[in-house]
Amino acid sequence: MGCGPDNPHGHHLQVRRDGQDVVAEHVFDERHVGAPGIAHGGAVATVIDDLFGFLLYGMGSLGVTRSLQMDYRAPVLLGRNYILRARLVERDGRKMHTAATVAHETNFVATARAVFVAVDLGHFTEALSSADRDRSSR
Ligand SMILES: CCCCCCCCCCCCCC(=O)SCCNC(=O)CCNC(=O)[C@H](O)C(C)(C)COP(=O)(O)OP(=O)(O)OC[C@H]1O[C@@H](n2cnc3c(N)ncnc32)[C@H](O)[C@@H]1OP(=O)(O)O
Repeated sequence: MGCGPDNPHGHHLQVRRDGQDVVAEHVFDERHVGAPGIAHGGAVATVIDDLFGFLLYGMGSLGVTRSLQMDYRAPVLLGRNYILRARLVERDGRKMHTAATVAHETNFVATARAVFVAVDLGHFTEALSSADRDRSSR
């Protein structure tokens, strides 16, 4: 949904490092519409969540979102280029506190904070096996 190239409904996010931060440019389009002309808040949260995923992956940590808090300060408009930026605020054991901004030029239209919890590879492989079992029992 966030970055994979094969999902036609995905955001195809392309992320780069900038010092300790990760940064992406993103344009929301009609697939992400909420109110006319405005990106759905869930779509904005999706790209921020994914950006955090990149941040942690780049640090060599596998982590999943435990909580995500969005602050929508102004409408995120379709067809407009936004700069998304994320950083690690603090690491406390398995918990990674992260923060992000969504900006157009010098205007911050949304900010976010999240708690990610470090997991091992088993978290993903077990979920895959459970999904496979559910599919084959249908
Ligand atoms: C095949 C491999 C592929 C890999 C691909 C990677 C791609 C990634 C793509 C990314 C895509 C984008 C990203 C996505 O979409 S990630 C997908 C959406 N997220 C999930 O599916 C996560 C679902 N949740 C869980 O699996 C479990 O709850 C986890 C694993 C997160 C924790 O369950 P677990 O039982 O293990 O741990 P715990 O409950 O003891 O908690 C642990 C610690 O956290 C503290 N805590 C809890 N809540 C909060 C809170 N709100 N504020 C502050 N702290 C909080 C808690 O007190 C404790 O602290 P401490 O007592 O230890 O000090």
